[in-house]
Amino acid sequence: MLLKLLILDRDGVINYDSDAYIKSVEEWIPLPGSIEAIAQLSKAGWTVAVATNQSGIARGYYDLATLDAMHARLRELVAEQGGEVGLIVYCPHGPDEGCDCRKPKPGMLKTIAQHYNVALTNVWFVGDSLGDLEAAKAVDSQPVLVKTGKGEKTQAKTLPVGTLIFDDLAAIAAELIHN
Ligand SMILES: O=P(O)(O)OC[C@@H](O)[C@H]1O[C@@H](OP(=O)(O)O)[C@@H](O)[C@@H](O)[C@@H]1O
Ligand SMILES: [Mg+2]
Ligand SMILES: [Zn+2]
Repeated sequence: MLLKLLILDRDGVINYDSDAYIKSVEEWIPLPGSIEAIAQLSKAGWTVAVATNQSGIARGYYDLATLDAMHARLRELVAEQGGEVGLIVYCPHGPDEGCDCRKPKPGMLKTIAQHYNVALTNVWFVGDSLGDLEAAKAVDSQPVLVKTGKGEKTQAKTLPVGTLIFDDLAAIAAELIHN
């Protein structure tokens, strides 16, 4: 049976983003409907994974324990709604470190696909930044833009051919669950 895998960017898709980075659990605030959307997708048989750039680690704005606490909070909130969050992969590196995992490179998407032993072709990757969409395109996944976070600014840029656009994660969940 083919795994129903959905991969999400974090900041600006699941939680509010900030140009000052999300530096603490207190600053990590879910966007309206995002927790419910993830729980509903999970309960409908979807595996929801996360691929997130976290250069704030390299920049010294917060540490790995804080990042883990944010992700524990995400898992706790989704579990309260009867769902679960799958693998969360993050890139802790800075833009100049030349790593393979920082989006727009697709390293994190490949890690997730290998973890679940599935192909990435046409798997939806939902993001609010152009780098998210480019990472998806690089591995023949389906780039999906949400208008939350930096999404409306991103929408004004030249997007990869075939990018799908939705208002928010709740709209994506409705689309995937009811079609
Ligand atoms: O959207 P995801 O990938 O989950 O996470 C984005 C964050 O890591 C931060 O990424 C930074 O970009 P730089 O890493 O400084 O280029 C900035 O855009 C911040 O506003 C943002 O909070
Ligand atoms: Mg983002
Ligand atoms: Zn990296």
